[in-house]
Amino acid sequence: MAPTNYIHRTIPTISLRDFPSRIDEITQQLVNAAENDGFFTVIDHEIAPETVTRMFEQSARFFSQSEDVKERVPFSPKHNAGWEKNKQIRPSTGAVDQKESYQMQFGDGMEGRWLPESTLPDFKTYSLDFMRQVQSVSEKLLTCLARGLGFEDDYLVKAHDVSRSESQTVCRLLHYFETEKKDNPTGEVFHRAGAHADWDTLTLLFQKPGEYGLEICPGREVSTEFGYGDAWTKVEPDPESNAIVCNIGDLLMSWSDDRFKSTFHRVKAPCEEGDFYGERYSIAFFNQPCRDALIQGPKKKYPVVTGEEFTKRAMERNYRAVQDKLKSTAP
Ligand SMILES: O=C(O)CCC(=O)C(=O)O
Ligand SMILES: [Fe+2]
Repeated sequence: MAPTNYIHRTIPTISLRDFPSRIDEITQQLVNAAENDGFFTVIDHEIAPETVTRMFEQSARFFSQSEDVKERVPFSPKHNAGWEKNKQIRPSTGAVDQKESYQMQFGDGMEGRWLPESTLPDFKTYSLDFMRQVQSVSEKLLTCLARGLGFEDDYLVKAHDVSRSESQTVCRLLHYFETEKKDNPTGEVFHRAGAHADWDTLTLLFQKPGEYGLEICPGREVSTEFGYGDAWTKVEPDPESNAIVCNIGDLLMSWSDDRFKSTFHRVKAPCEEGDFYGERYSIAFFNQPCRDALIQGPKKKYPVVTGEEFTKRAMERNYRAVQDKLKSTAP
């Protein structure tokens, strides 16, 4: 297989400093990034670097538990919460992602899916505190995006109210395994997380210094259905500026009548010169509308759907695409 085609793209950096007085300027920058890039980083967001480090420590603590323990909080597709390992198949690859993940929520979906305090003391408290802080940054971004679309300022914030039991927002801890560095005579490219677009509203991603691997292929430039084989750009962690990497998901794309671009991305498994072979941790915070939120863009390009229907359809579409891919690659 041909080596990955890498190209340079600039990823806009947006500062949230002095948010209340700079909201118009930030809105303009965000709308520009959402329309043209789909990916951007956010700095000066008020989440302390120590808070992020502490959450990564909690994540490592969780994943270091034995499989027997983690299996007590298994992933539930119905609730979109819990732990799973080497299970997620992407339509782009038809193969399982080489990783484990643990999805947490604020609402009902977590019932029975936290490990007991005696097993992992303080984990739940730390995690919920971190999630609330990321929610607060998300709300600033959602305010600007609503304003940019011509909605009331609080329209998207209300639709993503995590204090309601209907909340679907997910914080996903991710752990990719160390990969053996060996000859790759066939040049086969496999994946830690196969190419995909997120189906949420907006994703905020935390990476650890040095643990790179995230690559993007912005939506408008994608020439194959799932971005496989197109031109990629590496998004390296930036510990100096404590940057959060953000991307628009499918939901906001349709909620904006396709004005804002959902963007393909992946975590490539190392196989080429310059790739990262070590164990990798990341944290993705998926802003999802409440189950009963009504989704329709200002120009009404698509019929109204509820947050629950949108998520269900996205999961079904993904499932069908995986089945088709498996059929097409079956021997
Ligand atoms: O681990 C990462 O850097 C990205 C993960 C991701 O894209 C996802 O879980 O949707
Ligand atoms: Fe993603």
